[in-house]
Amino acid sequence: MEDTLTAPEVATVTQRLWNGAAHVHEAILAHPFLAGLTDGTLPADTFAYYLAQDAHYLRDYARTLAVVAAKAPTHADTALLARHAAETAEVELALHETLLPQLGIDAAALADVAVSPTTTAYTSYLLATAHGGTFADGLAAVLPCYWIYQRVGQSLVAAGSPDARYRRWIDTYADDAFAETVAAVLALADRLVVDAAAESGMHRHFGVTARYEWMFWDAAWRREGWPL
Ligand SMILES: Cc1ncc(C[n+]2csc(CCO)c2C)c(N)n1
Repeated sequence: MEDTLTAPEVATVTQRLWNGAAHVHEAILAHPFLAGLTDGTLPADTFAYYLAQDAHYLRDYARTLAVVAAKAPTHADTALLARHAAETAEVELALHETLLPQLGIDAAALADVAVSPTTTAYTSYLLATAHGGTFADGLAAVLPCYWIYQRVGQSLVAAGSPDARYRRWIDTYADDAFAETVAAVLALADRLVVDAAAESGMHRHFGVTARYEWMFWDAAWRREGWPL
């Protein structure tokens, strides 16, 4: 009996999800956009493009979280995710409101920036998965957004940036309060009881949105637009 008590812990669902997409995280850390943030060479226009796309992204991400919240199995889980949906609108948009004037961008002009192909694809996938899938599907799709940004913030904070605007961005995600937010949502995911079929769906969604996270930075780096 003692053996079962002292047996090494089996990886949790979120650990398995992370392991399946660890290579994407590595590729993100190696992306020139992030190197440009820490050495300060990222062109301000490229960062402005990223923020404009992110404003579009955040609107739909908040909607996605609200839909996932509505499908949560417990009242506590609904409350947590609904709170995060509200905080996305507040915290993230506050970051934008500070940075946009510092970049010389009029917040009102932001709405005129066309939603890029990658932003359209990523947000469409989030909304479709939240609306059409189970709670576990929707949750798996929203996790990389939280988790990858926290890891990126942690990785970049030591290097910092000579540019105060980029430091402000890095500090937001390296913050302890943000780490608690991410820990809460991962703990929620690890309380779910999922069978093998449900977990395989979660891996698929997590893998897709993790790759969209890389693509989001890459699209900003290329200042992606529609070919037609
Ligand atoms: C493309 C993209 N991916 C992730 C984030 C980070 N983020 C957006 S909403 C949210 C959850 C709670 O606020 C987090 C961590 C971002 N800004 N843009």
